[in-house]
Amino acid sequence: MKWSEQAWLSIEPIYESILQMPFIQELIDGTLPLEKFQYYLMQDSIYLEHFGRSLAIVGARAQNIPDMLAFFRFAETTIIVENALHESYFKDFAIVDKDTIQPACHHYAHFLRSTAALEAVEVGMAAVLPCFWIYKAVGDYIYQHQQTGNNPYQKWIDTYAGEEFGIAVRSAISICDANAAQATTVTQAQMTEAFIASSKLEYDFWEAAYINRRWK
Ligand SMILES: Cc1ncc(C[n+]2csc(CCO)c2C)c(N)n1
Repeated sequence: MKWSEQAWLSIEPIYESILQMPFIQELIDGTLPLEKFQYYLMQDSIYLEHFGRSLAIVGARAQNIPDMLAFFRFAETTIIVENALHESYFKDFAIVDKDTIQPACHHYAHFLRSTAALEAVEVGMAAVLPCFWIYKAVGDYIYQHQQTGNNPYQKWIDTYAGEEFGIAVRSAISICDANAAQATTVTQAQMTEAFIASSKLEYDFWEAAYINRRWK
C-alpha cells in the first residue's frame, strides 16, 4: 500500500467528522451566518501567508530539483491566487481590516512552519498535504451536495472543486509517496503523525470560525 493510502485511512474518521461540521453543512445550503465566514476568511488570509512560507521552506529543503520546483510553484500559487481570491472576497463580504491571528490559526500556522523548518523534509511534505487533499475532498463533497439556487458562498465552493486544483493535489500526493518510498520506517511514521496532526488542525480551523474562538 502506498504511504498516501494508509495515511488517508488513518485520517478517515477526522475527514468524516469535518464533512458533518455545521460550518460545512451550512456552507452547502448557503445558510452559514456571514460573521462566521468573515472570521474564516480573515484567519485564512493570515494562514495562507504562513502556509506559503512553509511550502517555500519545504521546497528549499527538497532532495531533488523537480520537488523543489513543485513546492516553489505551490508556494507561489498560494500567495498569488489565494490572496487575490481573498481580496475579492474581502470586498464581497465587507471585511475592512485584517484581524489579528487567533488561536486555531496560530496553532496550525506555527505547527507547519516549525515542522517544515526543523523536521525531516519528508515530514514537512506530509504536514502540508492535508491542506491540499482535505480541501479537494471537502470541495468535491460540497460541490456534489450543493443545492441549486443562490448561494453566497458559490465562488469559494467553485475554487476548490476545479480541475486545475485537482492536478496540484495529485502532484503533492505523488511527491509525498515518492519521498516516503525512500524514507526509513521511522521517518514514514513521523510523516503519518504530521499528516494526522494537520488534519486535526484543519478541523479545529473550521470549528474556531463557527464558535468564534478568540484569545481571552
Ligand atoms: C486552513 C486552510 N487549509 C487549507 C486551505 C486550502 N489551500 C490553501 S493554499 C492551497 C494550495 C494552493 O492553492 C490550498 C489547497 C485553506 N485555504 N485554508
